[in-house]
Amino acid sequence: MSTLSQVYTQHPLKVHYIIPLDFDSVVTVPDSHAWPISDGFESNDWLSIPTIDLKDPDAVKLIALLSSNYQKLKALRSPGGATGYGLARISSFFNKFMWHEGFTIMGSPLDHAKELWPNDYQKFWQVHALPCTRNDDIMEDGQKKMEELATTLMHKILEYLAVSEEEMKWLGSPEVASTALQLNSYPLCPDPNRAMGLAPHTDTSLFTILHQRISGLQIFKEGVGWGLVHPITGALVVNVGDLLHILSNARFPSVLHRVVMKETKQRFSVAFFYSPPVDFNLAPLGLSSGQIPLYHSVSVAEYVGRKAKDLNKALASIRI
Ligand SMILES: O=C(O)CCC(=O)C(=O)O
Ligand SMILES: [Fe+2]
Repeated sequence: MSTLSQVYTQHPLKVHYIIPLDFDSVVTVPDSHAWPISDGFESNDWLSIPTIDLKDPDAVKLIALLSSNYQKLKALRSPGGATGYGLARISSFFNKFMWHEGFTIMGSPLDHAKELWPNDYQKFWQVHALPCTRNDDIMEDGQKKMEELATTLMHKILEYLAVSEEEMKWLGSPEVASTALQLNSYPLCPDPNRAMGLAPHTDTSLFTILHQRISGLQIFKEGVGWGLVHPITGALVVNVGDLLHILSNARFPSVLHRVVMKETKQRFSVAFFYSPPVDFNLAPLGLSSGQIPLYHSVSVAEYVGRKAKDLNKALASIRI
């Protein structure tokens, strides 16, 4: 079976080079990175986002907060191959560059980190402040914790959707899920209102678990427009992605999000993308009688291909 990394390699980034601007060396925003002033760039409005405590016995009910009325996030990116440092994967769909550099990891973060920082690799999780214990296996432990959290969340979502776990056999072996970790950096910007941290997109994943400490993340709400998602100490943001949108027959809509340059500090975020194995076929499930499926069945690999071809039309392309 192929891996997520192999599937992405089949759909490389279509830009001439993948190296971001040397942000430290610029004092003005170059034309290549100057975006037209957009609605909401200057807005300091916060959107109210529901918070769920997964230990709460009522967590399954609270999962309803993730569905239609409230929206969360999604995304995807990487350089020419599937992994490593470079421009956001979505860069090829926009004619301006973003005020962003990123590092994508698929597979073992420990192997990536050892390659990059042979002497310092254990600091990686500490720097990025993800849940972990302090032992020699800190990297694998961090990855495992994220996988456990994602699996718990997935079980609760399936329960809420009344989807039998029989339909998701892969969930029984968490290590077969396709996961990717994206480290994002948004350097200080001399003219924040002309720059775009990360352009509007929805994530391809089932959902993305996002860690942010500094504001800048905005989501788009129909009838409201763009609003900031307040960082909450000790909480992670869950962005619903396109694959869950399909699986839930749009009961959990994937949400358009972007990053704007808000604070006079460099911003970092860590996104953990969680998807089924690449050969898994997704179709709307848990429909009650009379409910009509809105989407054709599609494999994860095929959907990644559709998204690589046309970022914003992938969902519409499988609409029944
Ligand atoms: O930096 C953020 O808050 C959002 C990152 C994101 O949307 C992504 O990595 O897909
Ligand atoms: Fe995203």
